[in-house]
Amino acid sequence: MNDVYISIGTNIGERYENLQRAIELLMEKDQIEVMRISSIYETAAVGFTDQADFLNIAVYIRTSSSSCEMLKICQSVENELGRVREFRWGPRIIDLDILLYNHENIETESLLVPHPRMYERAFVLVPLIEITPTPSGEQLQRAHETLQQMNWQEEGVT
Ligand SMILES: Nc1nc2nc(S)n(CCO)c2c(=O)[nH]1
Repeated sequence: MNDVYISIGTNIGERYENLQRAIELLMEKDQIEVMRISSIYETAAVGFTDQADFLNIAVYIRTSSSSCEMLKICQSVENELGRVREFRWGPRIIDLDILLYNHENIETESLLVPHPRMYERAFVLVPLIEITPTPSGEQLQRAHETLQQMNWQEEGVT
């Protein structure tokens, strides 16, 4: 079995329902067991800031799927919820990003794991740390430095 951490975000439509539906679709997969789900955090958009606030969570799953199969599953969930990719940093009904796959480093044309921007994004780190059993000292230090740089004020909605 593989330990996989996924970041899920949404800033279009019925955001809470989008998150719930995405988790339901993951749970429906025989090869996936959803182990932990973080609190829901409402955060201002980063990157392209002229868009609605996001709701973000992190999810820990155990799966027999390969990383490539997990990518396809995440894309199928996005398609099922009607994701339309208008432009790269734009608004989205749902977005699933694989953050971690075991302790592996994966670099293919379609998949980079650990997610290349995860340590720069408080909206990823805070939910992830909430559900990570025992983050290493280095992970905590890097996350702490990121949050300090961003003057992170938790606006989480639990
Ligand atoms: N707060 C926040 N800002 C974001 N900017 C982008 S792009 N995204 C989409 C994920 O890359 C987000 C997000 O999920 N949350």
